[in-house]
Amino acid sequence: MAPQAKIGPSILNADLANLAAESQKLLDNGADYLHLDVMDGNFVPNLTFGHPMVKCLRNHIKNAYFETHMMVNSPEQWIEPMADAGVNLYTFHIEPVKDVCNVCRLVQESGMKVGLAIKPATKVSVEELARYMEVADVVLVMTVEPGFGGQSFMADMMPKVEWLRCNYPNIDIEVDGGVGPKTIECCAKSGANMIVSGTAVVGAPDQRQAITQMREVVQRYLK
Ligand SMILES: O=C(CO)[C@H](O)[C@H](O)COP(=O)(O)O
Ligand SMILES: [Fe+2]
Repeated sequence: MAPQAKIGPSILNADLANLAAESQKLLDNGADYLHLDVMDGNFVPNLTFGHPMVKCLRNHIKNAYFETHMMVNSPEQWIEPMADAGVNLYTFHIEPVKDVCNVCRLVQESGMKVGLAIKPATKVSVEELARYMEVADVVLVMTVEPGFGGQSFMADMMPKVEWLRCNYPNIDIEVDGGVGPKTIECCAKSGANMIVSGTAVVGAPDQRQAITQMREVVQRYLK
């Protein structure tokens, strides 16, 4: 199937004490999925939350599509708990992983889709990433160094997106970090179709307008 434009707000910089309400508001304003940033204080120099919180959120929000962005050193460790918490798409960084195909298999056997992420300073080239394209459902090209929301978008990551889109016209390509109404055109033009946007959407005076505008730009380039 041809890739669809999807906007997935990151709740990283939302009011985490009111996560269910913040998430529901984003969905009511047109979000296609929720992007949940899981950090272990090890792969990245920050800590967020784990599967207990995702499970609580799932109890409040039954139908939304949940992606967990696993910024962790041992993604294999959290597969079962995240599947049990109701996660739909389990996206992990391949940098610390020895056997990427095996982790993909475990994720898919647990009933989740699998996404493969690379950070800007990665040693993994997109050509290397291509080895896993047979098994991956989504590829995430980070456009900031992972760890914190609210950083500036790195336009110099776009050649990776362009290369992937050119070689894999039907794969889901996600971008994450510093993406918002001001940087969406660059992502869309390069071929990204799954757009993570945190600060720019959560803090927008009109969330619906920000989400709709970004989806329209992506749709325009997908045609
Ligand atoms: O993975 C992330 C950080 O590591 C976040 O998803 C990302 O930073 C989204 O937030 P923003 O749009 O504010 O950059
Ligand atoms: Fe993220």
